[in-house]
Amino acid sequence: MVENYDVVILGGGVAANSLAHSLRRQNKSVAVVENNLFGGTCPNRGCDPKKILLAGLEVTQTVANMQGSGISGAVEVNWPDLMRHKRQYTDPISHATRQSLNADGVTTFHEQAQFNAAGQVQAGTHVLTGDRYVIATGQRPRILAVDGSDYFKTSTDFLNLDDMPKEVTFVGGGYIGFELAGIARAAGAKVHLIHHNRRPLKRFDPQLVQEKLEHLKAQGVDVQLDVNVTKISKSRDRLVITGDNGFELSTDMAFCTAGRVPNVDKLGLENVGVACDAQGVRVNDYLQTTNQAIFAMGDVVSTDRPKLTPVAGYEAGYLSRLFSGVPDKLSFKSIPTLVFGQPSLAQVGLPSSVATNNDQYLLISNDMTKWYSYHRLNEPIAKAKVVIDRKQQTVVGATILSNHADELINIFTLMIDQHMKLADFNKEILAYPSLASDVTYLI
Ligand SMILES: Cc1cc2nc3c(=O)[nH]c(=O)nc-3n(C[C@H](O)[C@H](O)[C@H](O)COP(=O)(O)OP(=O)(O)OC[C@H]3O[C@@H](n4cnc5c(N)ncnc54)[C@H](O)[C@@H]3O)c2cc1C
Ligand SMILES: NC(=O)c1ccc[n+]([C@@H]2O[C@H](COP(=O)([O-])OP(=O)(O)OC[C@H]3O[C@@H](n4cnc5c(N)ncnc54)[C@H](O)[C@@H]3O)[C@@H](O)[C@H]2O)c1
Repeated sequence: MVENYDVVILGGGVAANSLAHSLRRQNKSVAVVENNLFGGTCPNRGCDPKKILLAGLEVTQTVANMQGSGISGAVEVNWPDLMRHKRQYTDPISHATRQSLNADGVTTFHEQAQFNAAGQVQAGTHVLTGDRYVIATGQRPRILAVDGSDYFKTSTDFLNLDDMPKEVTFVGGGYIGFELAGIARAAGAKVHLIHHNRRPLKRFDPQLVQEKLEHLKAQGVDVQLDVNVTKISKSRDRLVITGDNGFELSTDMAFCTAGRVPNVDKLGLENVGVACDAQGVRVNDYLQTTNQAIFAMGDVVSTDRPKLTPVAGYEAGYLSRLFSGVPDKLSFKSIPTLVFGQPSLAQVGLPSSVATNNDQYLLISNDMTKWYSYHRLNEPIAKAKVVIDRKQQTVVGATILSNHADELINIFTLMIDQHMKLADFNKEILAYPSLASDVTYLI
């Protein structure tokens, strides 16, 4: 029997969840088809579990930084306990997410979703049709096509490790490689991070990336730049990673952190004329695919935008408005992005490089390491680069390297998006001493 809905959503992650609840508020009938864990990547195998495990790095580093400044005695990460702490949060997520959808009147299917030859969505034995369809199937870890690639583990495996191996290697110096390397090191593993060129974290300010790299090395991570991995093989119970120019490294476990690929295969997109490229599903300014009844949102969309949870949520909000009859094109304000760690590296708006040889902009660089906020916990580095539009007297970009960059960057995001004049910011009375009250000295 064919079941008809106003909207059928393929995938049950961050974006799907948000859109489904929002459409129910418009009284639309909605079906969500998820083949793995409801809630998707972020709460099950992405942002949230990662940040819980990051607590190990934060606590051990903070204690290490404070030795001789009022704190004595080292602490260490107990990985199985930390993992249990993580699982207390993640284990109930999928069930609770599905229950919440059902309680809101959303019909859910725990099945692989695929467009069949008739253009309907096949979900196991169920056949679903919709006035509209939304593809929200996200991405999965990319596994480099090297000899022995089956030995690679992924970020999902890392975030679920029962025991931390003695020696681990990450291949790929992006967000995930940096974040997981810091977590593994704090948990006591010997850690290698291999990157194929000299520009890891290439979206970020090169000077501050270099400083972050130095800190990762100082924490004991072995960073290998310009190494192109060609092979992984097993030697007894260890792995041997081989690269160009005679590179060889022995390790207990190797994680491929060289990017993610969109989940567009196995969706039967050829049956419905939906075009894709290597970055994902191609969409127009309305998130509409090359089939006008089919939309796409979140990580699966082909776009240059950073693929992040708040971006996926924003796109879900956009489609909800579009489906309620608001015909605006999709547009974005600033998208802050950050690599968590000790320190974290965060960026929003225009990069500091725009101010080079350009009179329109003023670059204000500050080393905040000795400032009260950072002295308090003996933080080893705190730097900020803020780009000001001289004529408008507004902030247009910021990059922060500090343990609190995640919070500080949001303040700059608000200033940029609200086009807040520097003078107006300085009229605000902000709680003191706090990161927000420091901003006065950064602009
Ligand atoms: C390790 C890691 C750390 C991250 N950290 C951060 C962070 O700190 N901050 C941040 O903003 N972002 C972070 N991200 C990115 C963030 O998780 C994603 O941007 C976000 O989850 C995208 O949401 P989505 O709904 O588009 O896709 P997803 O959440 O991936 O959901 C897609 C869903 O579709 C399902 N699916 C796929 N194919 C099918 C099919 N054929 N049928 C049915 N279901 C299907 C999948 O199982 C999945 O549940 C991180 C990602 C990873 C991997
Ligand atoms: N804090 C956050 O917001 C956060 C954290 C994790 C992930 N994410 C999201 O997940 C996405 C995926 O993260 P990611 O780290 O997997 O991807 P990424 O694109 O950030 O990094 C992948 C890195 O691997 C490198 N690489 C590519 N081929 C390689 C090779 N052959 N050998 C060695 N290195 C190679 C790339 O140059 C790149 O630097 C991010 O783009 C981001 O959108 C966000």
